[in-house]
Amino acid sequence: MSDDGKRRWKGPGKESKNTSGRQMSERKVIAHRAKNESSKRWIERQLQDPYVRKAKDEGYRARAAYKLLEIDEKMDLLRKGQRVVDLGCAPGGWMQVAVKKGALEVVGIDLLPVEPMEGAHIIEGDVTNPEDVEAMLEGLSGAPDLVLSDMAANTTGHKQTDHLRTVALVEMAVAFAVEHLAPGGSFCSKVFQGGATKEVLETLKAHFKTVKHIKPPSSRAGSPEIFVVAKGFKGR
Ligand SMILES: C[S@@+](CC[C@H](N)C(=O)[O-])C[C@H]1O[C@@H](n2cnc3c(N)ncnc32)[C@H](O)[C@@H]1O
Repeated sequence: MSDDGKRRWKGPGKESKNTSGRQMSERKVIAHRAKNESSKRWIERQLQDPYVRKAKDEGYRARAAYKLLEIDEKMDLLRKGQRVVDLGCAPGGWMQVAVKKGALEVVGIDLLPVEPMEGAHIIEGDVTNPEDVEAMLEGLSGAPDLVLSDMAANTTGHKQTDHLRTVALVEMAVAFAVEHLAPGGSFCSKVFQGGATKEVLETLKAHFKTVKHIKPPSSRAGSPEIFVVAKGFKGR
């Protein structure tokens, strides 16, 4: 702007080029700061989290192990001699719990690679891919007695998209359980935002004797996750 308050032409495209260049770099700086701040907060939270320390001391691969232990304490899910399926098993905390509780066979699948574990048959693959699911089931000598799912989709930041992706994973886990569980078997899955959707609940109630929700103490209070536990599979 000139002294007399009027805009002067500064040459072809000069003003807009400079302005957008400055905006871009400011945006980059803000994004960079936000990323650093959130990873700093994440690291601080990890260091202060008693379950992270406990998991390290007790040899569990993930603090998530305590969620299953606490769910089991209340709901009596894990028994000796069971065949157990763990959907979304990385890094393996839930499988460690199942192995420790004396499961006969434990199989797991995850998009991410998982360190091998004695007593567990692990597939790097996608629950939505029937070939990967088949490969996982090859580790079982019979129908599973317990299907676990702690699956969580990577968040996009778009609330509705994230919600739909999570619901799709829960529906996938329920469909898997209904197709494969042995009679009398149990199902436990992470669900979000106050509980399973109406459709999921209806399916579970139609196929299981009891259906309950639980928020284990080790699940962070600020997290929208809760778990649905269905017991006494009645068949397809
Ligand atoms: C919270 S972690 C599971 C932690 C696990 N229960 C434990 O104790 O170590 C959720 C996992 O779900 C997996 N996951 C998400 N979508 C999946 C899919 N379509 N197929 C297989 N795994 C999936 C993610 O890769 C992630 O590792």
